[in-house]
Amino acid sequence: MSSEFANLGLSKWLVEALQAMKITQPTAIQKACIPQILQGKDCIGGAKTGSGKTIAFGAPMLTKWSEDPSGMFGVVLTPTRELAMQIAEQFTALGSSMNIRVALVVGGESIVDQAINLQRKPHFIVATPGRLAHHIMNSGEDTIGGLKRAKFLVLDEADILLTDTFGEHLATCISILPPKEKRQTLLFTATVTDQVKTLQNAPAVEGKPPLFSYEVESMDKVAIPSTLKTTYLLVPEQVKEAYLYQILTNATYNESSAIIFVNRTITAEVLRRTLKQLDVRVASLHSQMPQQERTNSLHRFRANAARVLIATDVASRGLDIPAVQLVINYDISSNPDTFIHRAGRTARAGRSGESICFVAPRDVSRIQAIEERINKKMEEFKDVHDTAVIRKALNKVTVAKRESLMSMEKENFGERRRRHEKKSDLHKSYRSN
Ligand SMILES: Nc1ncnc2c1ncn2[C@@H]1O[C@H](COP(=O)(O)OP(=O)(O)OP(=O)(O)O)[C@@H](O)[C@H]1O
Repeated sequence: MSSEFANLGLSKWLVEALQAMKITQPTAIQKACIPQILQGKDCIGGAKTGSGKTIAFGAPMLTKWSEDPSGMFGVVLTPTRELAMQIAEQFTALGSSMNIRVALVVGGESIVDQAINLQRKPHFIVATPGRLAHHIMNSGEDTIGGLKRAKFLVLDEADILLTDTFGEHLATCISILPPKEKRQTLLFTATVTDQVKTLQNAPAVEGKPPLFSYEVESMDKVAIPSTLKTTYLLVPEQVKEAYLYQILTNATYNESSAIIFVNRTITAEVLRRTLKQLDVRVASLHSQMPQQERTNSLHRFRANAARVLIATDVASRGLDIPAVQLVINYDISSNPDTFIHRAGRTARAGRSGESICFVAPRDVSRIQAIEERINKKMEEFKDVHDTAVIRKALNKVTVAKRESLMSMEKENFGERRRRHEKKSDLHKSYRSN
C-alpha cells in the first residue's frame, strides 16, 4: 500500500478507515509520533491546537490493539466530559470495522450503566479522572479488573491533567494500571508545561525503549495556528454586551458560527438569555448545567441549530467543531495558555479562523502576557460600528438583559450559583467531572 499512513506502520484496516474520513496525509505530529509509539516508546507530543493529536496517539494504539483485539487495551483520560465523548466517538468510528468496544466513563452520566459497560470488557476506556476514580474506589474486580491489564495510558490535555485540580483522582486512576515499565504512557497537549516535561527526566527503564518527546515548533515560534487571525477590542466593562451583540449581528459575522468564552457561569447564563431575547440562535455550555443539557447544547451547536455557543472553560480544550469561524474572549483568562486553547477552537486543521479579545481596562496586562506567550502582537479589531450604532444596540441589549436578570431571579439562579461560587469556575468545571 502506498499511503503515507501505511508507510508510518499503521494497519491496512485503519488506513482504510482514515481514508474513508478523507484523512490521507499525516500531519507533522502524526509523522513524528506514530512510528515511535509503534516501537513501544512512551511519548510526549506537543503540537498546536487542531493539528491532529488525537490520531497521533489513537492510530498507533489502534494498530497495536488490532494485532490481538481481545480484552482491555488502553485508557484515555481527558479533563472534560464533552472531550471524552468526542474521543470515544472517534475511536468507535475508526474501529467499527474491527468491532471495537469503547466505554465512556464520565461524570454526570449513570454510574450503573457505566459499570455495566465496564463489565462488558471494553477494549478502550475514555474517561474523566473523577468518575473513573469513583469506579475504581467503589466497584469490584468484574468492573475494573480489566484496567490492571491495560497496555496504554493516554493523558490528553496532559498539562491540565497534571495540575493539582486532578492530582488525587489521577493518582487513583494510575494506581490500578500496570506499572509504567509494563505499559506505554502517552502525553499530548498544545501547551507543554514543565510538569509535562518532568516525564522526560524519569530514569530509563531497563528493557523499555527511551521516551520520545516531540514538540512541533514552527519557524516563527508562534504558539497558535498560522491561519488564526488574532485581534483585540478595547471595550468599557458596562457596554460589553452591546459590542458583542453588534459584532454577532453585523454584516461580517451575522452568519458566522462563534464561541464566546466567559470566565463565570453567571455571565454565560446572562449572555445566553440576553442574546436569545434578541433572536440570536444561541446555546450555552457550563458546569452548572445538568449533563443532558450540556450534551444537547453541544449537539445543537455542532448541528448549527445554534449559531453561537456561550461557554466557560469546559469548552476550551480539545473540542473539534470544524465550522467554528470566530472565537470571542468576552472575558480574558488570567492564564495565557487558556487563550491558546480557547482560540484553538477555530482555525483547525489548516482552516482559517478569527479570535477577538474584549479588553476592559483591567485586562491590559493579561493581553500583554498572552502576546508574550504566543509570540505575536494582536491587531486592533476595526470592524465595529460607530457610537450611534452601538448606542442603538445598547438600548435593545439593556432591555433584554434586564428581562434576563429578572427571569434568573425568579428561577433562583443566583442562589444555585452562590452554592457553587466558592471555587473558581474553571476549577469547578473540571472538578465536577
Ligand atoms: N492527517 C490529517 N489530515 C486531515 N485532517 C486531519 C488529519 N489528522 C486529523 N485531522 C482532523 O483535524 C481536526 C483536528 O484534530 P484534533 O482534534 O486531533 O486536534 P488536536 O491537535 O487534538 O487539537 P486540540 O489541541 O485543540 O485538542 C479533526 O477534525 C481531525 O479529524
